[in-house]
Amino acid sequence: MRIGIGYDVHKLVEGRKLIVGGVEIKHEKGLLGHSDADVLIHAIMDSILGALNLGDIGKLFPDTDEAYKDIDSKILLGKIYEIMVDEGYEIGNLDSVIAAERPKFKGYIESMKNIISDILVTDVENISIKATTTEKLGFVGREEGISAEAVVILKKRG
Ligand SMILES: Nc1ccn([C@@H]2O[C@H](COP(=O)(O)O)[C@@H](O)[C@H]2O)c(=O)n1
Ligand SMILES: C[C@@]1(CO)OP(=O)(O)OP(=O)(O)OC[C@H]1O
Repeated sequence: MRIGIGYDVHKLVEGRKLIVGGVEIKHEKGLLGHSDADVLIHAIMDSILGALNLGDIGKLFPDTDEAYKDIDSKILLGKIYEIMVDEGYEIGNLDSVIAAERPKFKGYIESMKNIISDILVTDVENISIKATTTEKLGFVGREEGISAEAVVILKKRG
């Protein structure tokens, strides 16, 4: 078994869609990035790469490469899944947390879990996604950005 962690932050700006966990969320602002800026999927990808000791998403998918401009992060997660399988691993379980003052994510969590478990070809019970505010403290509390953290355990494929 191998364990990995991932962390990501993206800035909230006007004129962008808010996409988190592969789901488009109704909000007056969205996250800024070279890709679709899906902060949760980025943290999850980095946790898997960390468990495999293969670096991070910036190394695999440079933000200077036009191929990744506005790319749907679900596509990138699919590439990470293929790398994990090539390395001989599968998801044991994954836990994650999104930190955002607004909007409320509660109503979107089940859809996110279904999308992510489908891409990672694992039972939805193996994927945990939670949300928290930071009680109005810091950059998250000021609604300047959203952060996400993920921890994963990978198992050798049987
Ligand atoms: N963006 C968010 C933040 C929180 N939630 C849900 O609300 C609960 C209470 O949050 P606190 O930060 O006040 O502890 C939290 O446990 C989440 O269920 C949310 O959906 N979206
Ligand atoms: C996902 C990538 C793809 O170019 O771009 P960004 O959306 O800027 O996201 P970041 O979390 O900064 O990771 C870097 C890149 O891998």
